[in-house]
Amino acid sequence: MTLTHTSDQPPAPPDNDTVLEADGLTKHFAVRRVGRQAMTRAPRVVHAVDDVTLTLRRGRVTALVGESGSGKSTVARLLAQLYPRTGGDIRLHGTSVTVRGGRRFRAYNRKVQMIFQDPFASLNPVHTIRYHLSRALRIHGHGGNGAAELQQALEELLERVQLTPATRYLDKFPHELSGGQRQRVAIARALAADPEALLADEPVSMLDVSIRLGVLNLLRDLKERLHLAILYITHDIASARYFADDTLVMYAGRMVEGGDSETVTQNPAHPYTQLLISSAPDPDRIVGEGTPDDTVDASGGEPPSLIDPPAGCRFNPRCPHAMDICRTELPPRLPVDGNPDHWASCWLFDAEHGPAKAESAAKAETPAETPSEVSEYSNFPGSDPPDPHETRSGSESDQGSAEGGAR
Ligand SMILES: Nc1ncnc2c1ncn2[C@@H]1O[C@H](COP(=O)(O)OP(=O)(O)OP(=O)(O)O)[C@@H](O)[C@H]1O
Repeated sequence: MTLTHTSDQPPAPPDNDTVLEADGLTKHFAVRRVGRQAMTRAPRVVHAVDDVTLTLRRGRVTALVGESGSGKSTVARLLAQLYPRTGGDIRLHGTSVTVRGGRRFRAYNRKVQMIFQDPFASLNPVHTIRYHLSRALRIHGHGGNGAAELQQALEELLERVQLTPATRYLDKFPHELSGGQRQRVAIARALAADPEALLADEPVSMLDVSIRLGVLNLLRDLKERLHLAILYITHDIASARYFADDTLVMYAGRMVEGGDSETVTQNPAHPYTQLLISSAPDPDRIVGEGTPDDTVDASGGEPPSLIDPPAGCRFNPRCPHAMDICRTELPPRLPVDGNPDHWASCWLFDAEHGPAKAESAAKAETPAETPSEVSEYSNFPGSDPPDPHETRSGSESDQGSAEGGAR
């Protein structure tokens, strides 16, 4: 296999180099007008994503967290160049890139791969795992010369996602695998391109709770061994703390807070992030359901219409601290507690307008419930520094070595 990173090579130290950047990324979807509306109403748009700026770095996981409809998937699809953007810029290694299909898209796609939420839908049920992976290897020029090299590349790919022995899986159909095994195959297919960035859109939310951690550990292992830059999209801020180096929080199409994951989850600054954390689902609810409920309702209120979003801060109608300025002026990114790496788009942190000190004091008196107290991840040994072999042992049930093969 001609992938650049092999497990035999001594790993290069993660260098935090910028791989992929979004700058002022904006996506508005036109609202279809039907019947008489088409004649009488002005065209309207859904403000799905407005002015999103983020950086994905080599060897780091960046979580993008927010409730349903906040624009997370749209950001991922924009970064994957699956949607044309309304505004803003996407840069790969500092070079602005806009591609729509064709050879240039394929070249971009080789560097930036996406993993989708639903491993059931992302693999064609009539084709074997061998077919899916061979096709991906060939498309990206990593199929080798001849059958022997292709077989070697296929086995290496499956071993990389810890489906071993590989030969047990290659001729299976997707329905013969568990959900976790299918998601591992989808990850292997993305790795066939030998990418530098992975855009993982809720990669574990459709999996059984018992196997989510194994797939997250696999992604973390790949990040460390292959130095991938990973965007991890989730509605579950607890898993962001466990898994991501950096966390960005989105609300109603806009970024509201960002910083290293420990700081954002342990010392959330934006009232929306605080709400998200205090509403993190309790373990019983997660364990009881296949698809977690990501509706934040602790304070009452609903996210706003994105066709006609509120002026100023979009969270102001739900915010218990809203001031006049919040209803009229969009808050810029402001440093929190003097930490330049932790920011919030919130007037509370503005020296002129915000009672930041009083706010911090109030927070200290009534600390938000931390994800560690409610997380399905907190009881796992994986909360400690990662062990590259972690997913090979323990109670994992989705990988080959633990389950004894495909279903
Ligand atoms: N193709 C589309 N046409 C029109 N509106 C869209 C389209 N795709 C997304 N939207 C709207 O854009 C907003 C953001 O959607 P998006 O799927 O990006 O949110 P999300 O945070 O990923 O939510 P979820 O977690 O439910 O997938 C939503 O209001 C959604 O209805």
